[in-house]
Amino acid sequence: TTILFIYTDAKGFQEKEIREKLQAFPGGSIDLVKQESGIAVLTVNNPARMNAFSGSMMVELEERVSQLEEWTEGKGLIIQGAAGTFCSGSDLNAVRAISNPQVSPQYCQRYIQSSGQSSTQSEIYPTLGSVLNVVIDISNPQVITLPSVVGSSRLALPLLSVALVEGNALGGGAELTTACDFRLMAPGSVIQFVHKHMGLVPGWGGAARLVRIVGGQNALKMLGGALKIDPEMGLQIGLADGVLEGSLAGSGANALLEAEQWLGCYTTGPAPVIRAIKSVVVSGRELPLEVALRTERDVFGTVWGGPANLQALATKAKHK
Ligand SMILES: C[C@@H](C(=O)O)C(=O)SCCNC(=O)CCNC(=O)[C@H](O)C(C)(C)COP(=O)(O)OP(=O)(O)OC[C@H]1O[C@@H](n2cnc3c(N)ncnc32)[C@H](O)[C@@H]1OP(=O)(O)O
Repeated sequence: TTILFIYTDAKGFQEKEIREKLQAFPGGSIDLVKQESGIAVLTVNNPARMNAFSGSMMVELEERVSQLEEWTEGKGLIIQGAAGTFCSGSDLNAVRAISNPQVSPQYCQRYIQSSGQSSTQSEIYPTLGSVLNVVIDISNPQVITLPSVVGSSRLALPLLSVALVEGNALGGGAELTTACDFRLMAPGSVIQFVHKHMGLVPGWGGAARLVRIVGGQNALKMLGGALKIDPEMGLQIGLADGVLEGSLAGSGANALLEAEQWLGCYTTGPAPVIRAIKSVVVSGRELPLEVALRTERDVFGTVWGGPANLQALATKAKHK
């Protein structure tokens, strides 16, 4: 939460104030189950609205991510949507209420009151936009605390994360998939940045992350054409890291089981080692080389001579 304060101060918000504003748009939940296997499952749960993000869900997302940060035995994270579909982005009811006070004076009234000032309509939308931005950014499921060299800046969770995409991932939902390390797509699923059709561009970091995943050319096509990316196209451009078997997909439990098996290939092993792997790769990707090299040396120091290392040396492991 220290970081939250630094970040929000820069934006002129206080944590409490943000929470209150977001709580004025209730509905749905973000559910977290931490499993013995070291893989946690985070469910975006608002099926009546195709798992759209209400304000209170944003607050919950931040809370769940904080819980994951404290989970030292954790190795992996699966983000899924409830009831066989991923997430349809912002809750359009809330967005409409803010954009047009006539639709729901109640929403806006509460919003204006909680912001402690009377705002004109044109001031309200960008303000809420920044609120959503702040919450999503600090709730980025790749938030990690890197070693001392880079202070306590949060870059990513030390977990290997996968977005399990069934049904639709639209708008902000498509952005959420890019905040994971990997994307698995079920047969018939679609990832679509519909922002252009909404008169928008991504604002939750989805464009910057998309460019890193599929490259600038593909990102331009996806955003410019608001393209519907199916599993085949997803694999082709590197957006999807795998496609679920048809036979198993369709039933939520089986899709989740398949995703757990897929992720298990990468999370098998001791937690400190898996977490260190995530750290060195994220710092290598996101930090200037000099800082990344220092970070790598520090992370190396956390596993060198550690239990897993000593055990491997003692058993004279052969990698045949
Ligand atoms: C740009 C970004 C941002 O703000 O930064 C955003 O995320 S903007 C949001 C981008 N997302 C969207 O534009 C999604 C628009 N929705 C759709 O295209 C469609 O609903 C699909 C998601 C493809 C599902 O179609 P399908 O025919 O299967 O079901 P449906 O349309 O009857 O949807 C079931 C119920 O979920 C609601 N619903 C769906 N998406 C919603 C959303 N984002 N916010 C609020 N409610 C939503 C529908 O209004 C409907 O409610 P009722 O049963 O009460 O009628």
